[in-house]
Amino acid sequence: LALAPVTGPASSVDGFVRQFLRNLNYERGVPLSASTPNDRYMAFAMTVRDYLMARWLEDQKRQREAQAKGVAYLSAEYLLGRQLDNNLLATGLSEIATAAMETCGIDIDDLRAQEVEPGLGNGGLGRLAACFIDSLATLGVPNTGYGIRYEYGIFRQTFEDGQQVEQPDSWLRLGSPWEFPHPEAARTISFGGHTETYDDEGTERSRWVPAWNVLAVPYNYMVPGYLNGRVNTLRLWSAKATNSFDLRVFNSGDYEEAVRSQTFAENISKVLYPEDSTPQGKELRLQQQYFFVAASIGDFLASLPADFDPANLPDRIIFQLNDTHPVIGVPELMRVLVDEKKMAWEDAWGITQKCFAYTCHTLLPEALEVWSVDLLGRLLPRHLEIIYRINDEFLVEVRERFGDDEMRIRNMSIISEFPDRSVRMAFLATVAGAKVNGVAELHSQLLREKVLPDFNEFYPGKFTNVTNGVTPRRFVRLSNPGLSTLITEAIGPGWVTDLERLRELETYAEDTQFRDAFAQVKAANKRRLGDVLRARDGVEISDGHMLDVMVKRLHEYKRQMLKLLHIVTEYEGIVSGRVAASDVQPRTFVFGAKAAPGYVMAKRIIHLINAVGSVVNDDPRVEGRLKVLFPPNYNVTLAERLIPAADLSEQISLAGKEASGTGNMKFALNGALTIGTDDGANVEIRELVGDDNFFLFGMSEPEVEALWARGYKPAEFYQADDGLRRAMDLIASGAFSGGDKTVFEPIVSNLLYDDRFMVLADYSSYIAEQAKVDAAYADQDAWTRSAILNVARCGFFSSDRSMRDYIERIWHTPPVI
Ligand SMILES: CCc1ccc([C@H](C)CC(=O)N[C@@H]2O[C@H](CO)[C@@H](O)[C@H](O)[C@H]2O)cc1
Repeated sequence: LALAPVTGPASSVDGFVRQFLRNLNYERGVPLSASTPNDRYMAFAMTVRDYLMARWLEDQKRQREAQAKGVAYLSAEYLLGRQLDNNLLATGLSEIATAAMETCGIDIDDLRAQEVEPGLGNGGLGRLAACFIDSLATLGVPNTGYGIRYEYGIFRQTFEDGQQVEQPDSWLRLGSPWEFPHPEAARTISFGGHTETYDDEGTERSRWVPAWNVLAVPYNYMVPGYLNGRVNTLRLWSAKATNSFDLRVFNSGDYEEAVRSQTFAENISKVLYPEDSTPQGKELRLQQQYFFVAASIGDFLASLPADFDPANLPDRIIFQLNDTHPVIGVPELMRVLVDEKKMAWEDAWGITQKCFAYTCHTLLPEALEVWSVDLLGRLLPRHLEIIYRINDEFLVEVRERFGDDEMRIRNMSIISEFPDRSVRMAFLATVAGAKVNGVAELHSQLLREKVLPDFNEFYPGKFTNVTNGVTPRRFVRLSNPGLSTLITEAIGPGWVTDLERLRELETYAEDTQFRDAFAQVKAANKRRLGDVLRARDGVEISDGHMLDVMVKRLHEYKRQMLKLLHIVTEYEGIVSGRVAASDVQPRTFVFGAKAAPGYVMAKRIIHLINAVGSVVNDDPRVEGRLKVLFPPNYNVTLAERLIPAADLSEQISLAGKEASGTGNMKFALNGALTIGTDDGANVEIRELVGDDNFFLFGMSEPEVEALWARGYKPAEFYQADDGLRRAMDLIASGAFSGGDKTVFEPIVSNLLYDDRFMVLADYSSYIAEQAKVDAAYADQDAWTRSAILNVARCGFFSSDRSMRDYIERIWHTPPVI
């Protein structure tokens, strides 16, 4: 029976209205007159979905039939942001939808305000995953993003007396219109138990006898390409108990026991771990990692034809490991191929090494995950056996190549003996991965030379680089409509999918009219941000202020403390009378930052930023000159409003610590100038925009290493710099804590006697460069010209380009036409 292909509703105002009312009545079960804001939002979202559905079904069918090689992106985090506008943009129906809602007497902004963003990530890594799947859909590359459908995402941050308080993020409370549950495709995931060997017609084989199981239920989310009719899938797994309810126990009256297995099982996908650089080594975290990876690998293998020969797996799929979090997938694939598909170990290993690739996102040794063999052996006994064998065979090869160099053997072994016997997941990923890449040129160089030098020597050609990127759809086209219109009027609309076309704007930087229009857009974006912050947090943005913005996770290596010392220096200069307030360029300093709940120093720094802010904001001596804003709960939605309004982008990490950064790219593409160190992707931004259009300061990575090597004494810098000493002393004096010297003493003494990230060493260079920023900002026209050149020269930082690099250097998965 040839069924007619699914066609979407009519792409007309009428068609949209009809579909909307149909969803309101039939899906929400209410008439417009009795509908709630959430009813209207859900019905609207469903209508947008309906316009994408036909493409989704068509694309899935196309990908199934094409049997082309695809990418399975394995990530424990996806920081998606709100979906409504992005999906609407992809349909090209924004105008029709707006008009349709008007005819229903509905303001589309009210609908937008209803959407809760899925905060299924911590920061850079999670947002990068979201940008990457957007680009893969827009490039038409067959891809499934696999991850976890956390019931609670990244915590909601509130401030009480300036201190961070975490609130649970119940983002699913009102349901999500963008997800499609598929309980029929649930997979059973096992844990615990033991292994045993058995004779299989003369071949000794091993098998896993697990102790308990959970169900992994997939939820599909659309990932629409931009105006190309393509829709890929994001498949997030939710944990459910195999037998959710034990009636027998219930009838025995032990009600809690009856549902214990249910709660236990569902804990697995209950909440996102809010750490973004220091793993806590918690068992539940390993359960989460194995849960989604085993479900994803099983799901993909099940999608292949029954007679598919696993030897051809590398021609059909590449599993991209988004950091080490999914690397347990390596022994999992080996287990499936050897234990279940009864493949010979060597053949299975050959396949596995072609099917995985690993992206490292950090340089901090403490962020590299290690799992104790005790925990691994208890939770995943068969996988530990497989890891041991992978390591044994690897070390045989190392010995063959380097002889009995015990030190090197110990340094390269996947199993580390100290402090306790554990598995170094980054080493496992490097041994198993076909390719290993860093996320910016400097990062990849440091990976090769400092973090994994032995492996770089042992595996020539395995290490490569793919510099990060951001999607221009969300972070320019959607979040900065004013700038988008200006660009499109100047060079046409092609830039949205071909960002290097921005280069054509270079000539417009010399055009005074264009410069004026550009400056108007920035001013309008500031006013829009002002409206948002007034409604959201009851704070005002002052006109004529330079917006100096630092938004990223709170971490000592990112050096929010250096930014704070600049503010305190400016403040101290005025209140001490040494600097005339009238000589100070009016600035509003905006912070956005969440701290991992267990990261005490980070939370103290948040407290200090708010304490300094409330003193500065209430001090009439600096009124109109200095202002500090710290809107709570920085997330993707706030970023979309903040970044287009910014004048100055703070990228001030200690050189050699920030793997790449992606906020730096978003700011430059939205016409903010960067003050930054030569760290991560700042180096490539500066190379492209030119030294005249970038405020560089501080030590380079080799200079940091050299200072560290000769012994860094932060107190010497305190002694040597009057401005630094006065700023530190003001903090130590209790000036920002009602005279109480104890509150922020730990911060001051840490800087004076430890200062691992050399805040004091880079202070004077930073302050000097900030003075240049003030001078530059005084010439608004020159500043605007420089801002236009930043936009024009940063097309390289599109995640579309990043994806093309992954395809060319790592995946070899051409788009399916
Ligand atoms: C707790 C374990 C853990 C450890 C590391 C991580 C992430 C790798 C941290 C992270 O987000 N890294 C950031 O990744 C971005 C995308 O590549 C880079 O741009 C940032 O420089 C890097 O800090 C999350 C959780």
